[in-house]
Amino acid sequence: MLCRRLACLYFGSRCLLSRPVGHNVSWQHSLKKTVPIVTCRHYTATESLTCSWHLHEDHLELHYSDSCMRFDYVWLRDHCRSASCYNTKTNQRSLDTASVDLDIRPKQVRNDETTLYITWPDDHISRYGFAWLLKNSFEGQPHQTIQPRILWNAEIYKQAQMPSVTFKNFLETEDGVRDFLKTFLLYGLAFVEEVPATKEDTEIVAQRVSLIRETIYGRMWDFTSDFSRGDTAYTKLALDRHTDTTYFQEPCSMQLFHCLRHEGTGGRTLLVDGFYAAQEVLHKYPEDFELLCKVPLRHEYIEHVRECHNHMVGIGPILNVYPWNNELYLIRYNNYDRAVINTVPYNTVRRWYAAHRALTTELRRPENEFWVKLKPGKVMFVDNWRVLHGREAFTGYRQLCGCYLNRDDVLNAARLLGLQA
Ligand SMILES: C[N+](C)(C)CCCC[C@H](N)C(=O)O
Ligand SMILES: O=C(O)CCC(=O)C(=O)O
Ligand SMILES: [Fe+2]
Repeated sequence: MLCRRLACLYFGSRCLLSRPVGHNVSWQHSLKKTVPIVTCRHYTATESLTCSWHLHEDHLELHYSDSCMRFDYVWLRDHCRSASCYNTKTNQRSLDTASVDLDIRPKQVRNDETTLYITWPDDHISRYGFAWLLKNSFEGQPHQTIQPRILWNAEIYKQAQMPSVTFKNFLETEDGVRDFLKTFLLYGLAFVEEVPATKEDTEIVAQRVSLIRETIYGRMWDFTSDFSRGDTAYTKLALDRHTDTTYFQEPCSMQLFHCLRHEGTGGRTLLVDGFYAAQEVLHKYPEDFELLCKVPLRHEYIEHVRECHNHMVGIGPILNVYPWNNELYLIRYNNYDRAVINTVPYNTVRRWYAAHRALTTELRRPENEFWVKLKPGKVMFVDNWRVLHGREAFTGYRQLCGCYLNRDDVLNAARLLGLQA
């Protein structure tokens, strides 16, 4: 998985936040005093669930279910689930965290088979189930990855033979939409087939998994090569691989395309897994990868065509990783829309161009390209935070419709169907 590699290869020992595998001591505490002040061992009914805890200067150490967990006292007070601190109807905190003494220490601690009880200096009592603590501790997190993915080149993608779902199954069955979302989350690409070739039916497909994200292009858009908007997408020209809306502060993350008509030649769609390419850069040139993560760039959309007047600006690095586990979550790559570089001093500019070249080389390898001809009936969902798209030049009349989707709402739908997202 990419993130694991990121953690080890990219930052290596330089990254304070990379977690050692199978560790007992987390980085926060390795620097602090860890002299036990109170220790207790408790045998629960089942031998295997022996629990023991030690009170240290500033944290509680808990051994439970083969795990060693460390909880900061402020964290424990802040996560009290008593009725006055937490509203279980709304799943919201009521406690004012700013009112917690940052040097707080328990007055008394005890436990029974299932629960740890802490009495605080003001006699407030907090109860924490051991299972809850295990599930919510830093050490007990089962997945280092937020989003499990299968990175692909053309061969991997074709070998996987991911099935498309039909319009009927997608709309009428929960399995249909779940299987679809599973594929989409793993590959950043998924198809629905047998969709009636209308904008209205395409909208129904979109709304099955998300709320539509309205942008300067409208809600549901539909376009041909009439240059009705000031962008090359509205011509017959070829478009090299890119992600869309790089000039938004938060680029659109999911994109849906449906080719409603094409009478002519060419116009095939090109797809490339940007995370696969980024991973190749990470392995071959880790410093280039790091630079692509660090250097912020401006992207811009300036339009004055007929009544459409827009000037959008987005600033951010090409590669974006979560700071706590170095997992890649967003690639912003569009050489057409990249604006003047004025966010980088001269002595970094050349290194950045070299890093950009390394990534471009990977993105352009023919073996990484997956080509598909979009036809009426076939709706394509692309994760625009990960998979780049492009198109071949074409002749004749070609009409596409589609929309952008809110990422949060797609992921929400996936979680409600039991998927990890
Ligand atoms: C998809 N739709 C035709 C509505 C918009 C196309 C946007 C094109 C722009 N250069 C970009 O890459 O963001
Ligand atoms: O015409 C196409 O197939 C895609 C054009 C494009 O890149 C876009 O609309 O975002
Ligand atoms: Fe595009």
